[in-house]
Amino acid sequence: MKILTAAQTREADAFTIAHEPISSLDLMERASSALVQWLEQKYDPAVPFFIFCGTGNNGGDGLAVARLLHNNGYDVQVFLPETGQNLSPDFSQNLERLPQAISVTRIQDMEDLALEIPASGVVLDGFFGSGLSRPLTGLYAQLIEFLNQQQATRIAIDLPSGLFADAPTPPGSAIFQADITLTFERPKLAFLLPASGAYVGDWHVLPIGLHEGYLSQVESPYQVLLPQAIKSLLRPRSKFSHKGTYGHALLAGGSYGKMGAITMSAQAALRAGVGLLTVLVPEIGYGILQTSVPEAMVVTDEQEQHLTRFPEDLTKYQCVGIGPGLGQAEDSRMALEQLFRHKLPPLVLDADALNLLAADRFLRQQLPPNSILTPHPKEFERLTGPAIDDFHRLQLLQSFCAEHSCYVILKGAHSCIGTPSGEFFFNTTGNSGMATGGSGDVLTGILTGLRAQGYSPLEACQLGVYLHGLAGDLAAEVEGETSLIASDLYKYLGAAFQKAAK
Ligand SMILES: NC(=O)C1=CN([C@@H]2O[C@H](COP(=O)(O)OP(=O)(O)OC[C@H]3O[C@@H](n4cnc5c(N)ncnc54)[C@H](O)[C@@H]3O)[C@@H](O)[C@H]2O)[C@H](O)CC1
Ligand SMILES: [K+]
Repeated sequence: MKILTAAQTREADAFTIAHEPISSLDLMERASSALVQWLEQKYDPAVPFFIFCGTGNNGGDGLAVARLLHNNGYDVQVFLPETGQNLSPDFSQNLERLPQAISVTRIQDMEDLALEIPASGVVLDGFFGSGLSRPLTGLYAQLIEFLNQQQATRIAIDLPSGLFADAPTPPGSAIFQADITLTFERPKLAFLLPASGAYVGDWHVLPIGLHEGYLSQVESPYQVLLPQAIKSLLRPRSKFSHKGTYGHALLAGGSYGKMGAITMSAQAALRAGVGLLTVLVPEIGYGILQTSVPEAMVVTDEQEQHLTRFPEDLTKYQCVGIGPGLGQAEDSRMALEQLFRHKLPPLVLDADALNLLAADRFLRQQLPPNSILTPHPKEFERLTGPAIDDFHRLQLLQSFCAEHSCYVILKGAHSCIGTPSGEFFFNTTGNSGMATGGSGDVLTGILTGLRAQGYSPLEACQLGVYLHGLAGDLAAEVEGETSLIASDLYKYLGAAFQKAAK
């Protein structure tokens, strides 16, 4: 699903008004009805609503919600800061339509707000949405500071006021700290990035019927991965297939004290459906791998504690995953350098393989095209140099993928896949229980297993991050987020495949 910028959202709005056709006021009514429907499913009429409105269309939504909730028997109070701003026509219309019985408090300064908001109440933020053009100051900033201190549930309409939808918000700006954000039609880019996403809380997308004629044509490099698209990527296994049908993968890594990493990658590659798996480990790993992953074949390096060379000919493998537990010994780096000189099957590079790449510019230049790299932000910035903010990091991601013709999975709460052609795909599965050692090793195994089965690099990245996160979500339902450990991820991978295929 494409993500739109604030400017594109305005275009979608205008296109819908012109081509459906529908009046702008009726479109606002449709958006507000979608909000009310969501709110009424979650809260009963005993819950008091405190609705704060700016003077634009975000405020207009707030007023329409106030009327609709009131008409359905809810206890609603409206608060309007008076800063002399222009009123949008739809705001004015909705102010006229507001039933007399609803209490409206006009606020010129904070002293006008003698207000106790009970913890059981809901605060609705309708100050600003996609029309925000500069950071909030003055009365709006003061009101947001006040609301952010309240115990009541804070819900943002469309996006938290003070947050830019698709650009960095200057540090220190006043931003509504939402527990929940109910956004129209499409998630906003800011929701998916760590610094801005922290203000958004749980977000839900409410369809408001923006025109398909616009949505299907509009170009956006940003997409979110949703279940339908993932389902269409999954290839069913055929009845007359054999293990050769599903590829032979090689996973290379492990070192003294880090054999768990490569062991978990191996488990994950097998659970991802690879036909055959060979694991290359230092001598010390032989017994560990043969015992803990009996399904895998094991070859060892003559060095006891870390890898120092790769087999000359890797062309019998359909994918090679390198990195989990590898360590950063100088002779391991030399082995990688040696490896990159040969004709290679598709590569997946993680962890210490990325650190070795970061430390060696020459090695980076040799990176085989179509490789998949899976850094977390720190590993990524070792490869590219520091990012000023999350948006700059996306620019770095775009130029790195283009320069090296590779796919990078920038790991995070919404892991982001960067592609050589400049697209970004954000994942929507996963939870904070997955912030635990070994999670990334499992992802490497899944990607290696998928790639060996013949999925393209983009398909493998999309399926890999989505299924990895889904396995985490299914595991968390049973184990809880706190107790989730990386080995749960491959244990629940089968259930994730099944759910994704439904
Ligand atoms: N297509 C849709 O998704 C629909 C969205 N709706 C809602 O409309 C808002 C966007 O409304 P808009 O009037 O364009 O902007 P805002 O209400 O966000 O802002 C109003 C106005 O305020 C001025 N302004 C900007 N920044 C500041 C600032 N820092 N301080 C003071 N004033 C500021 C500027 O002139 C803005 O234009 C969207 O979020 C939805 O909630 C529709 O209801 C339905 C269709
Ligand atoms: K808002």
